[in-house]
Amino acid sequence: MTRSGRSEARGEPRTVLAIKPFRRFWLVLSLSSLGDWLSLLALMSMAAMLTADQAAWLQGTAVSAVVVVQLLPTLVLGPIAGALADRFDRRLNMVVGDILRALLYISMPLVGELWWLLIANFLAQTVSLFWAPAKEATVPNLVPRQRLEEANRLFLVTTYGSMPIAAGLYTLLATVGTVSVRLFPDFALNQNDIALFLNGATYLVAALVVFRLPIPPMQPTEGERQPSVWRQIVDGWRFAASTPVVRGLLVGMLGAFAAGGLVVGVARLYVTLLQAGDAGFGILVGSVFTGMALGMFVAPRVVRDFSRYRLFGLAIAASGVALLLMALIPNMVIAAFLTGTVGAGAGIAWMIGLTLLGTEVSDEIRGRTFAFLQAMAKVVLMVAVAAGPILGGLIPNRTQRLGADIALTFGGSNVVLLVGAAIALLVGWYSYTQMDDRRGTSLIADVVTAVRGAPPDVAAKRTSGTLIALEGGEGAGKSTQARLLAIWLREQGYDVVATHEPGATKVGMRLRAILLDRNHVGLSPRAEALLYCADRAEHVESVIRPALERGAVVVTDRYIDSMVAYQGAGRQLPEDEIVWLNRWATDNLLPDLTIVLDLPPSEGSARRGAPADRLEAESEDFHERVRSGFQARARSEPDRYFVVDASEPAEAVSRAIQDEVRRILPDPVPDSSEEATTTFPAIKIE
Ligand SMILES: Nc1ncnc2c1ncn2[C@@H]1O[C@H](COP(=O)(O)OP(=O)(O)OP(=O)(O)O)[C@@H](O)[C@H]1O
Ligand SMILES: Cc1cn([C@H]2C[C@H](O)[C@@H](COP(=O)(O)O)O2)c(=O)[nH]c1=O
Repeated sequence: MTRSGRSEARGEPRTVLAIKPFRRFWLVLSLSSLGDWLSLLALMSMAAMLTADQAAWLQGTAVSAVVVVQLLPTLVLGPIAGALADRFDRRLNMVVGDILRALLYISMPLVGELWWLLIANFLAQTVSLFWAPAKEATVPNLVPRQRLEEANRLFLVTTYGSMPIAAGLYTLLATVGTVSVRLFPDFALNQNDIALFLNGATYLVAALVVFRLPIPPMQPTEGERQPSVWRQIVDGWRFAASTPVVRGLLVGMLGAFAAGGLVVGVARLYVTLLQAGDAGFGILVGSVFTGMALGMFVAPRVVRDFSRYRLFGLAIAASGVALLLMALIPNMVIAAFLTGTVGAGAGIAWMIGLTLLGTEVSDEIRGRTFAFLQAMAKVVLMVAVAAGPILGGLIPNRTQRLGADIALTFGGSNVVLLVGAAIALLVGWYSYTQMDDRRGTSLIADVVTAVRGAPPDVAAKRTSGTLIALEGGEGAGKSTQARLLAIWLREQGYDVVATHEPGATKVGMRLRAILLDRNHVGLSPRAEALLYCADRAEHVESVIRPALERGAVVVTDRYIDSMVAYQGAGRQLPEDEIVWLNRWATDNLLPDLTIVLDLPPSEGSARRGAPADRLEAESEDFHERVRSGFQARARSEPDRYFVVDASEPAEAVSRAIQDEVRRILPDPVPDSSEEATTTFPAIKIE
């Protein structure tokens, strides 16, 4: 299906990477990201090595200190860095910043002392802080506005995606280093030195490339003053945590950071306990980030319809279970698998958390909420990463013999992992209970439905047309908006079929009469659900599917979601059973877009002009549950739903709907016809 909204403007590149200056900028910055991760691993390892003959707690403190100085400049200097950076020429700022960082990283192995390692790392991070705003401000100069999101996404992918590559590279360097010690004791390679030299080299390349980029000169500005990190935290919590869902999200995400921070911090001590050395350290860190990437990008496809609200808490709790097992089973192979699980849980939670925060938090406080999350994440991460190794180092190792051949060593790192597990399990449970959008439906039933997916013998049949459903409570304006939408679509040249439920077919009209007749008191909820389903099955078979098959846009006033809201939330029948029943009845036909007209029930009933029918006459509580049911559906799949405030005047509602519908519409003139019409007939001039 050709989506008109996504067609490319003439002369615009197909992807942002086709823009040469941007491609070069992105490439060198991605290389530097790889170098940064590599040197973080090298620095943590060097700190452990340089303190190898000290007490365990001192060794742990040295490793913590590396991570603390990595984060400290952001906390202390963050608010002023952006404002100051804006006063300098961007190109100069970046080139000088890259050269300084190159020199600092190269100097670390040359000096080879812990004190310099920490000072140089702190200075390098401070330089990064002034460099970053210049980089952010440069990207819009290199790509057109409409490609900015794609460009930022690319940077995000390589910033975090380069971590597993760096971990793999570090493992390789460590292996080569170990082999070289055995083969050429006099010329042995040191993986940490190589990693730091490599990072220095990537910065020198970046300086060279940036110097030659077409970056327009800076207009000096006053620079916007940012509030301090602490102000952002206080304001953000006050505004954001007013609803249980947002509270659950924030506590869950920050708890996951705390647990993750403890693990990263203690990883170096843990591998020492397992006698797995630097290569083992690289493998553990690599598998956390590989798991994270899989969790972020693969898991949502696998779990399909499973409630994202439930999945969020469960993913954090799953990480907790993996940490618990890691603490109890000190085995490198199992630990690599378990750290992957920890990463996957964190990745799923992070991805869902960010998406849900985007939809749950209203526009005017979204910025503050994200700022709060970012600021808090840094504080929590710093405290956790620093506390992990110190705590781990303070608790001495104990070896327990389990028979003649087996000895189990349990040390401080195991205790830290247990603490991480407890935090993850607690916040996972808290988030699950705060955010559960499917109370009354058992978790097992939900899992079974997600695994089973569509009814077993029903293959998803998608047709070429477009199906748009209008949903909402009584008097929300569905019929009015369905009519206005159909008129507008016809004006745009679409073949439109406007229809409704229940009662769009001959049989359906009889069913509607039965269903809405107030004399039918005491109709059982299951019978009611089956009657609505029968109406829908007939409607799909004889009206909707034939229209879609000929390529029409079908606008239906009510569809499956009415049943989930009325018979599910309203009558309190299990939602998963209703979804399953509807998939069977409709042969798995889901709308391309569902528009939910949201209105308080009291306002909807005030608009009624005729006596209430059987369902309209239900209690206010019933209609409140119906409204929440629609809202929860929309929240669970923001991509397929559009919620509009139906208390606005009808014209404003209609305009909002048109804007959203435009996004998913097929091209009114199919590609094949376009080709035919652009081939002008040759005109023969006599
Ligand atoms: N945005 C609006 N603001 C005020 N009144 C509206 C608005 N939209 C529709 N109305 C009026 O509210 C009444 C109900 O509208 P409509 O029939 O479109 O709602 P509905 O959701 O289809 O109702 P029902 O659930 O009963 O089918 C009508 O009188 C209509 O003119
Ligand atoms: C499709 C569908 C509808 N209902 C309810 C919702 C309304 O109260 C009536 C239909 O009346 P309208 O004036 O046409 O909106 O039926 C339901 O309970 N379940 C359903 O699946």
